[in-house]
Formats: sequence, structure tokens, C-alpha cells
Amino acid sequence: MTTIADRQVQDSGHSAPTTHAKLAQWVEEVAALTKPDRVYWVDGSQEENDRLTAQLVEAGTLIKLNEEKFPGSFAAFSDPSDVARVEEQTYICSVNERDAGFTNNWMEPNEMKAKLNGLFDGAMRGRTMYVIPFIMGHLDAEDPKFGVEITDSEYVVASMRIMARIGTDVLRKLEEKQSFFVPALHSVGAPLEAGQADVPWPCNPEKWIVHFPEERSIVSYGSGYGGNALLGKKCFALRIASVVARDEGWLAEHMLILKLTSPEGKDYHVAAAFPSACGKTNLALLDPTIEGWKVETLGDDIAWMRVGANGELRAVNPEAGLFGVAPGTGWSTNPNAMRAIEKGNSVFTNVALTDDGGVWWEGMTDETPAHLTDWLGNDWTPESDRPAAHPNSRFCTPIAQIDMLSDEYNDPQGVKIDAILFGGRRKTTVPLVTQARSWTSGVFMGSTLSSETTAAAAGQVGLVRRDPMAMLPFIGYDAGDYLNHWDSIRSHLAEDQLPQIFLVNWFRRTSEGGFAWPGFGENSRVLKWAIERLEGKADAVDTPIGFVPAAGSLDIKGLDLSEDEVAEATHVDVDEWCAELPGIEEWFARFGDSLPASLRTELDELTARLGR
Ligand SMILES: Nc1nc2c(ncn2[C@@H]2O[C@H](COP(=O)(O)OP(=O)(O)OP(=O)(O)O)[C@@H](O)[C@H]2O)c(=O)[nH]1
Ligand SMILES: O=C([O-])CC(=O)C(=O)O
Ligand SMILES: [Mn+2]
Repeated sequence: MTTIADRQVQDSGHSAPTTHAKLAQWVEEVAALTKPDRVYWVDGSQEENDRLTAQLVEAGTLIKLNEEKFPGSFAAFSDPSDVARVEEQTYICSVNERDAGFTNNWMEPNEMKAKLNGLFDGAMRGRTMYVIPFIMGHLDAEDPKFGVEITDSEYVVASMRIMARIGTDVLRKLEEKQSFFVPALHSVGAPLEAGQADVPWPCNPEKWIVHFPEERSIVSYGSGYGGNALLGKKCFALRIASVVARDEGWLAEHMLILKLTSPEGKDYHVAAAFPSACGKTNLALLDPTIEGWKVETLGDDIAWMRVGANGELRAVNPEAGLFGVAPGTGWSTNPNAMRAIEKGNSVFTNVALTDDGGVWWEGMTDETPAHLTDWLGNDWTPESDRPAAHPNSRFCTPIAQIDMLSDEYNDPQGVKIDAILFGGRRKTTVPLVTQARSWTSGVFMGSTLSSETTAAAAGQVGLVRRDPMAMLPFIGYDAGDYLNHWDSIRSHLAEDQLPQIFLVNWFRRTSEGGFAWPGFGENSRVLKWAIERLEGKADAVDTPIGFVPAAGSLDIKGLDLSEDEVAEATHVDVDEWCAELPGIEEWFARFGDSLPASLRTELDELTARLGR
């Protein structure tokens, strides 16, 4: 049988079908180290994807879904130990330890490289080594940001094809100017000895997700899971890009981007940073419940923002797909995501299977199917005492399948950001929405953002931790330098172009324990209030933490909430905020000298306003 790799090598006549000298050399070096059976250059075509996914079905990694219900779609089930990002094993190996900062793990680069060289020696034995040229952002961007991922996982190839622009077009563009590319090396760390049978989800108990910020390179070992293995996403577009952005004067952020049109036909753009599994995809695909307002999607996870010619903040989404949390995504909460998913061409990971070859997860439909195969492959019924889908199960779907995708998604110039939201998952203290008094006060809100941990990362869930700008696991350099960088962006923005900053919390609980705010589509009411603040229309109450909606200023028409219940969601409890202060002091103390003075002043002023 001719393997895919053989065919490609025969077609092109040589093992490195590129005129990019550095790339050819790197591929050769990696092949010599990892010793794969074959090297294959990914072209990104549909035909190639069909072959690869067929191969994955044969290997048992993918299950082909019911073609009528989910055309061209597949389900994958990971090893139960490989279901989320591994922050403990994620490293920023800057030359100086100081530059990794206290929020990152650090190891001396040469020591790390020696360790990785040991692990990668022969790591791809028995497997195919895939070379995936990719770009984050637009091919015709002014300064295109290229990457090349080398991986021994077909699942990664199929997923990267959805999440980024990949393949021959990218390679040709890369060759044109012999451009720089971020080398991103990935192996599942499971070489096959002669005659050894493969498993459906090869991975290694030992995992390393490593970034070399000065070199702008990435090495990932042992995991096949999304954020650990699809290296264009968190590793490149956030950790490495944040370093590039610091050096080049822009921002790489964990933010959704949406376009909002008011009943008067005025367009606004909002970027919002919430930690993993805290509502970005849901807000980005929001179906407004209020009359006359329209939402369109630009991005659901990552925003690259730079200062435009008129001193405005402009954002692009560098990704091409959604890698969304499945549980909680349903016809009642997020119909736009459901419609995009139904169009097919998707890869689902760790969801449950229905008996008719479809997928299901908690919250997808109001009615729970009577029988499922759960993500671990066991029979499942509504009586089972465990979730059918893993809490961090995901759908991976082309962004172009979103009906409400804005045309502006395709504009390499991006969109002008009018408002920035920072949000977290807090049961108490943080009101539904608060407008910052100023840019600096908004940066303070971002820098002290707190949220309960979720299933998106390995480890205990539900612990409150500080998560600056929702970037805690993704800042590729010293966190104090990062806050200083945010602070400094201010001086490049024109006074009349400054985005307004808001702090939001969809997850506050009532005294009875339920959500104080219905969330999802109803969050359009909060967006409306924010925009009306920009327009100078909505009333607000000046509180110690910022401006919150005055009674009656939040549109609750048609909502099954009383004014008292709205007050419970929006009120500022001074005692709760006073109790919050020691934690913020402790958090700031960790920055030492690198904390921007402006944020220290903000905290002092907040403390004074709270009467402490
Ligand atoms: N109560 C409530 N839950 C929400 C709301 N928005 C999202 N969620 C839930 O939060 C979880 C994560 O939502 P997502 O929108 O996928 O989060 P994300 O920030 O895109 O997550 P990542 O992809 O990990 O970065 C899902 O289970 C949602 O159902 C909301 O407004 N209210
Ligand atoms: O990176 C991932 O695996 C998924 C994701 O979007 C996040 O965790 O923020
Ligand atoms: Mn994310």
C-alpha cells in the first residue's frame, strides 16, 4: 500500500518541497532527531483531509458521525489523562529567569533544550512526521505572522486545518520573501517499535509545553489535547505573540471580538477578555434578546490589537476556527453555535455519542437522550451519576460556518474597538457590570481580574485566582512588564478614540444559590447599557469601584426579573469589596518593582473610596 507520505514524496520528487532554506533545514534537523518513518508536507486540501480522517477512522482515533446530521464530522476520544491544558508543565524559557516573571514556570533554555532533545530523540519512530505551514491572521496582512508546526499527530493536522489558515498557499507566501516563521514542534511522545500496535489516542504521561520567547519558538511534548498541541492557538497567538506584541507595540489578548449595531444603525465593536470556559464563545455568538440590536461575530478567543493611523485601537482575530467548550452550548443558550456545528466539517473531542451516530453533551438539548455512549466509551443513561461528556469536551468548527460572522472578519485591517470588557466567574462581590472611571482604572480592573478555575486546565476547579486580563496562563513574559505594556499603550491612543473599559460578571449567585443574572442572550442588555454609556445616554451610579447601572437604566423589558432581582445582580457591596482588598494587596505584592505605579495609585484610591 502506498502511504500518504510516500505519495507526496513521489509527487514532489524530493523530501523537502520548499525553496525556504531555513524551513528545509529545520525540517531535516527535526526528522534526523525524531526519526519518523515518513515526512509529509501538508497542503491543506479537502482531498488530503479526507485521506487523513479516513486513516484516523481506521486507527480508531476518530469515529465518523452520521453524515446526514453532522456532514464531514468526526468524534475523537482522548486518553482520560489528556483532556485539558497542563499549566504546571507549561514553561517560558527566556534567557533570563526574570523575564519569565512570577506567573510562569521557567527553566534555563539550554537545560530545557537538552531535556527536550532527549525526549524527542526517536520520538516519531514508526509514525509520519507532518509539516504544517500556517499563518495566524491574514495572508495579506501588512506584516504576516507565519508558523510551521511539525507534528506526528493526524488529529492535530485535521484540527489545525480548522483552526488556522494552513497549507500550500501559506508555504508559497512564506517562500516569497523567505519570511520568518515560528518553528512549532509537537510530538505525542509515543514512538512505535516495529510490530507494535498503535492506540487510538497516543500520548505520554510526561508532558512539556515549552516556549523560547527570544527565539520565538515552541516545543510541545506528550499531549494531543487542543491548547497543548494545536500550537497556533495558545502557544503562538498568545504566548509567543504577546512577546512579539510587547516588542512591536501591540497587544495579543485572550479576547473575543464582536460587532454590535444599535437600532439607529450605529456600529460598535467590543472586545472581551474572560478566562477559559468563562463565556467568550457564548458572548461572541450572542443572539440579542432586545429589540433592534444586532450582533455579529469576529472572533471568540483571541484578538490581536494594534494602534491604528488615527490613534484608535484596531483588532483582528488571527484564528480560522472555533475550539469551543461543548457542555452548556445548546439550542436555548447558543443557537448560533449550534447552527454552525450542524453544518458539519467539525471535530468533536470527548463528547458523548448518541445511538444514531450523532453527538451530545450536557446542555445541548432540553431533553436528555435515554441512552448514550459517554466520552469514556461506557453506556450512559440519565440515571448515570456522571456527566456523559467531559466538562472540557470541545467542538472544533470552521468560523466561516457562523451565519452571523461579520464581513469585517476578512479585513486584515481589523475593526476599531469601542469598548473592552473584562470578566470572570465570581459567585460574589463582582457586580453584573461596572464601567471604569478611566483607561487606567480599566487596566486596574483587568490587572486584578479574578475568576474561579474551570475544567479548561488540569487541576482543581472552583478556586478563585487572579487572572490578569484573563491572560494568566498565556502571558509569555514578565507579568509586571505586561501590565506596564498595557499602561503604555494608552499614550499611543488618541484621547477621543479611547475604548471604554467595563468589568462584567455573568456568574454572580443569589442568596438562594442560583445565578443572579440569566446570562447568554440576555447579556445583550448589558452590552446595550455599555454602548449607551459611550453615547452618554444611560444613567449610572458612581460607586467606589466605578459606575454601575442606575435603577431603571438597564433594559429589562420582557425579562422575568424584578427590579429587586436586578439590584441583587448589579449592587456593589462595600463590605465584600473591603474583604477583597487584602487579596488584591497580596496579588500586587507579587509583582514587586515591576508593578506599574499607576496601578498602585489606583489601588490606593480604591481603598480610600471604600473608606479603608
Ligand atoms: N450562567 C452562565 N453561563 C455561561 C454564560 N456564558 C457562558 N456560560 C457557560 O460557560 C461555559 C464556557 O463558555 P464559553 O463561552 O465556551 O467559554 P470560553 O471563554 O469561550 O472558553 P475557552 O474556549 O476555554 O476560552 C459554558 O458551559 C457556558 O454554558 C452566561 O452568560 N451565564
Ligand atoms: O486552549 C485551549 O485548549 C482551549 C481554550 O480556548 C482555552 O483553554 O482557553
Ligand atoms: Mn480560550
